[in-house]
Amino acid sequence: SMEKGLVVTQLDVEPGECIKVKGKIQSDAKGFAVNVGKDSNTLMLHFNPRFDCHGDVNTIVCNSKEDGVWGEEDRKAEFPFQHGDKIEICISFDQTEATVKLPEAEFKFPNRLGMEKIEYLAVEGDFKVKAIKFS
Ligand SMILES: C=CCO[C@@H]1O[C@H](CO)[C@@H](O[C@@H]2O[C@H](CO)[C@H](O)[C@H](OCc3cn(-c4n[nH]c(N)n4)nn3)[C@H]2O)[C@H](O)[C@H]1NC(C)=O
Repeated sequence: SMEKGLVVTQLDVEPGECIKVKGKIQSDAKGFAVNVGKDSNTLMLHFNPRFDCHGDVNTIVCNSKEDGVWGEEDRKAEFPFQHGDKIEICISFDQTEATVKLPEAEFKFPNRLGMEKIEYLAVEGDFKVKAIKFS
């Protein structure tokens, strides 16, 4: 499984605000994930680009997690990532959906849990974090 990376708790990110995660995808990355929600067991969004893992190749898998149980996966059509890329991922949300903004792509995922604030951010896998910004 993916080793634990950055974990930030005690956040109070509200609808319309942005979480920006800047970093580098490792040159031999199998996959990485950015998780946001209440805590590790209650995720609004698990944003999981997979280069080659869990049987997926060049596929973004999104999901939610409620009380430790994964929801229904949502596989995206585009895969705007390459090994070694330096990227900035901007995550925001409102009561209906989370939005993941990248330089050349934007993804939506339903706010299934109706979360009203993000208190938890975690980055896992083959991604080295350079900076995080909250705006
Ligand atoms: C085809 C067989 C049954 O379906 C498969 O079931 C797998 C297990 O649930 C699915 O993989 C999980 O998919 C989840 C999202 O739905 C997560 O991506 C999960 O990985 C999360 C994860 C976190 N970590 C981790 N965090 N910190 C550490 N140390 N490790 N390790 N794995 C993956 O293990 C996988 O996406 C799913 N594949 C399909 C095609 O449905």
